[in-house]
Amino acid sequence: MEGVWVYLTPLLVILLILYFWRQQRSLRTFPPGPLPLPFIGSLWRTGFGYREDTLIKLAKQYGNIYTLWMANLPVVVLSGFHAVKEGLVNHLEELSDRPLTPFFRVIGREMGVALSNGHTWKQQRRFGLHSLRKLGLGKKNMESQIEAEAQQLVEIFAREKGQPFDPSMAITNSISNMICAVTFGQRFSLEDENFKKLIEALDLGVMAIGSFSHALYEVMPWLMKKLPGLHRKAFYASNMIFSLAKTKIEKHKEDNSCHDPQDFIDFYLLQMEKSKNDPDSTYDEENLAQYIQDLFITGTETTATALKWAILLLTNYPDIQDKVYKEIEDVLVSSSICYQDLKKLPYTNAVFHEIQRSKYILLVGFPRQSTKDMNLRGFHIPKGTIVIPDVRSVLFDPEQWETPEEFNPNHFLDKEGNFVAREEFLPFGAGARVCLGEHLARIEYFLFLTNLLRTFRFQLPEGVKELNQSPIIGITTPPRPYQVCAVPRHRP
Ligand code: HEM
Repeated sequence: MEGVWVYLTPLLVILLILYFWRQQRSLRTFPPGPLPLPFIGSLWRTGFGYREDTLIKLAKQYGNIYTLWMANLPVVVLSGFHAVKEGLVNHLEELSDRPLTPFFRVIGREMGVALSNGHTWKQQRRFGLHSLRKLGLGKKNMESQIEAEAQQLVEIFAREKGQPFDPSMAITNSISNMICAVTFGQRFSLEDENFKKLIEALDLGVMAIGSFSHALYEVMPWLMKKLPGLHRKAFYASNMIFSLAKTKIEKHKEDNSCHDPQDFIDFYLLQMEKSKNDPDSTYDEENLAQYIQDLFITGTETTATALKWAILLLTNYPDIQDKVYKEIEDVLVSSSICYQDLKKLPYTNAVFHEIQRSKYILLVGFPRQSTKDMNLRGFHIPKGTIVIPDVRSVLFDPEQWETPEEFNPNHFLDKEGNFVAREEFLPFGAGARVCLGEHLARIEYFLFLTNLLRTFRFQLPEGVKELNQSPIIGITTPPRPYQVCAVPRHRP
């Protein structure tokens, strides 16, 4: 046995030296960053005790464009408003791909819109923008669906009769119902078993992204395929949502409803029919099922988390909540609200923006990949490099915001109290792959919150001094479970 080690030890040393030598050579071609170690890369600098500001702190040390190594994979991070804007807007084409790593290939099947690239993505994205607009986003009919859903949420909250309760599940249910309405024209009740399964699947998917077993899958997919772990649960969840989407597509085909399109599936089936003789068409049922999965994953957790933070912060800042309520009551005379009303409510608008800025719901942003060799602020970034636009760092950029760490609605108000739209407010990303559902999310956010605030005053349960404002750290950053009292307002 000892004899084996005599040969193995020098071999291992040579391999380690070769590894270091190769890595040192690659290091020179990428922007600076923490020294990568064999196998774990820069994980020693980020992996243990990850916090909301981990990447922001790294930028202070290494500059606004730096490299982190995930094992032997370089990931370039863009930090702060100027670097992110330059990458996503000035290099629109070069950073228009998503990295299709082994894990994301399984989840996204290289189809649909969020995890596809090239011709498929371009065609699907164009279609998505067009049909969401046609479905009436921003127009009265879609708004009335959102308003109806917001009223349902008001009724659910009212059942609690001002007693402490956790609003989380009801909010998720309402938001996911909006995606259901958009995609297949149906809603679930809070008690529906299918809804519960769907939410479980979404939670599993979100939990798995960025987990240790996800990281291992990226490095050793051949091995991890056979081992249990969160990655396998995420694949199961993805298959579940995909199958649900297929069932809904079948039902729409049976009903032959696409000639009077009412929802996304109808529009898509019509498009498939129109382009059946086009050899370049990527419109098919597989892409459609994936598209529905994409809309669920990107559209539910995000908006629901934003609303959960809003209720939490407004409870912790009762003076701000009361000021918002007063403005809404003074300005809006009609009992029904529409998105355009936001323009008449500068203070409310500023508060709603500030909540989304100060409690950003994604840990960073969605990754991109360079489609060709590029030069970014003097750094060479080779084709195929994964690039993370750190959106959080933009929303906390000390050069752009007066008090980035504080909840301060004045960030969006001028001296006269007018609302000021800020270029640095980029929670939905920017450039070619900017959030497809931004408009829907903005309408939902406004109508849900305004309807809730008109009906209830959100208060701390007796004996509670403040709700915990530190988030759970994952790929999204939701608040910790909390209880709140929705005390009915007695409006004149
Ligand atoms: C508060 C709510 C939301 C936030 C903060 C948010 C944020 C984002 C961000 C940061 C991206 C990546 C953009 C980039 O790469 O530059 C994104 C992409 C995306 N979002 Fe949203 N989002 C929200 C709601 C929604 C909703 C409601 C939907 C669906 C109806 C949606 C659908 C999508 C899709 C499909 C993509 C991928 C687009 C592509 O790759 O072309 N999002 N979102």
